[in-house]
Amino acid sequence: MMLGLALCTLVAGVLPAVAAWVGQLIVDGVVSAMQTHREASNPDLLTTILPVLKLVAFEALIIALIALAQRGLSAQQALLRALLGHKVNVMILEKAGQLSLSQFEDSELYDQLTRARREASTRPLALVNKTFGLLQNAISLGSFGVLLVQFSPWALLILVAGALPVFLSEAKFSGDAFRLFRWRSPQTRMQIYLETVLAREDSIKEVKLFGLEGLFLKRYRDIFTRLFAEERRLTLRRESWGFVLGLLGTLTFYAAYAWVVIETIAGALTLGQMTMYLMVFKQGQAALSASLTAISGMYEDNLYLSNLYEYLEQPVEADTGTLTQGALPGDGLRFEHVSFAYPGGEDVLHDISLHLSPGQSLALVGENGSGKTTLIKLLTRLYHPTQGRILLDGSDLRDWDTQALRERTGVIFQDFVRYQLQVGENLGVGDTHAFDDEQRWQQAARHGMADDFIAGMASGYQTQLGRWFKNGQELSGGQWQKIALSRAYMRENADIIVLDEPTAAMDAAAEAAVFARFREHSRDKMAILISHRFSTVRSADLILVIDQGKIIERGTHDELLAAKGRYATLFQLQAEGYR
Ligand SMILES: Nc1ncnc2c1ncn2[C@@H]1O[C@H](COP(=O)(O)OP(=O)(O)OP(=O)(O)O)[C@@H](O)[C@H]1O
Repeated sequence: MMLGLALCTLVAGVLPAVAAWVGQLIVDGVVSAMQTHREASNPDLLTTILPVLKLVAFEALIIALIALAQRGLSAQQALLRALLGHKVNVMILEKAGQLSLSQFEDSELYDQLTRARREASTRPLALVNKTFGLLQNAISLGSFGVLLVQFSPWALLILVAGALPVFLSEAKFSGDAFRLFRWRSPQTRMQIYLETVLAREDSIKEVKLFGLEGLFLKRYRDIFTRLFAEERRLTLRRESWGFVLGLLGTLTFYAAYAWVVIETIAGALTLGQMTMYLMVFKQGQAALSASLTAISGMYEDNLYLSNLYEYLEQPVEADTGTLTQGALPGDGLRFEHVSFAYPGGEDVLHDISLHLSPGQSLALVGENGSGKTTLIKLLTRLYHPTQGRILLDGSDLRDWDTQALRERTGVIFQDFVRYQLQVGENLGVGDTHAFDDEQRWQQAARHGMADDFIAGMASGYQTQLGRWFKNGQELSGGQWQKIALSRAYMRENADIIVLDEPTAAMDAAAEAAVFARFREHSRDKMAILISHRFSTVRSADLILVIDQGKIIERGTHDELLAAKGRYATLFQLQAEGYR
């Protein structure tokens, strides 16, 4: 397609000058034919006008070819738009898949990502189009130049000098426009966020009940007003300078025009040459201003692309680990003096040490924000400890092959994802190897106690979930949690199972049943459970009480009750509530 574009560009660039040159031949041909016709004693109209008619036909052919080249250009541009937009979007998303969680949480990078995505389908193509547009105009200008130089090199120089100021101002303002785009991207992101909150089904319930529409819309409008003021200032400056400096170019153009007219009247140019030069001036002027717009636009596109490349070149964490088996198979999981701080933050975990063998279950108990989920994030290698190390089967987690590690862990976080996909696929995501395997879905759903309500749904495992797509069905909070739980059971080979608040939305009977199943399922595995409900925690082999990132108590339920510490107090408090 690039070659096709290049060919059409060449044709569309050269032919206008040829057409102008043929135009000159026609006018001069007509003038001389008129003279011959007048002077001949026995004029034969056909022989005198035939050469001129041939030229006219030739010019018609050229114009038809130009039209063909233009169509060819726009057809290829349209196809390229689709291909390139798709390609760039895929590149952006592929890169997003390689970024680490902490990079995602970096607002600067997130900004870059949003900026890149917003114009991914237009900017790269615009740059290609403008490059070819510029090339075409440059070829035209070059060929016009060849014709014009025969009149006077000065005329050429004057025309170019006249166009330069407007070009420089365009380049400057394009830079300003990009800086504005960059500066306002956090605000733009806030606007996008407000649009989402105000117009999406999962937030609209609360927005309505709290009456937030007015408040959020006001914030939305305020951001626009602030951004618009800047934009207006820039647009006005850009266009006024463009007008004033453009006038300079127009003046030089008309001066050259007058010059040609005077020379013709003086007899230095034929009528045909005058026609040609005027045409060349007119088209040259148009080509020149189109080139200038293209150049300044290209500058803007380029700045955009620099943002895209900055994003694409973000360093990704090298996957150094290769282990698929640990040094001490069967040793289980060990935390050795692990401390952790989120990037730029203070320590949220201090000196955590623990050991969990296959077949054991561990429960984490602690106040909100004490660091329980963070511990799971370290264990699943979404983050690395800032101090200490975590061992699986005697080998540091960092040395494990990512794939091998992921296959050994089945995790459900409290903020699990509610995919707007079919029920079965919502389970299938738990194990991509069995994404489409209905038998495995059914098995997992039985373990996660989701099979009953799925059986009652109109299309069973093929029922679309969520409200985004046609015939989508919404589930209750507890039903979603059962889906998430079943998803964890899809990982058949996982021997580390982590459930972070898995039953908070379930009714009491379901919860009891879920844990009976869970204990049975995880008999020879390592099970880690985070829960604020002591009824589910009490049966764990080891309970850790975490407070402000430190382990303050450890033991079994009975040991901890006997110790009469924090665990005992919290347990009594909860038990009181049920009496
Ligand atoms: N992505 C993050 N970046 C920075 N700080 C974070 C991040 N996630 C959590 N924190 C902080 O780390 C601390 C521990 O959070 P964590 O989510 O581990 O608590 P938790 O014990 O799981 O709480 P909960 O019982 O409410 O789920 C909190 O102070 C929280 O503010």
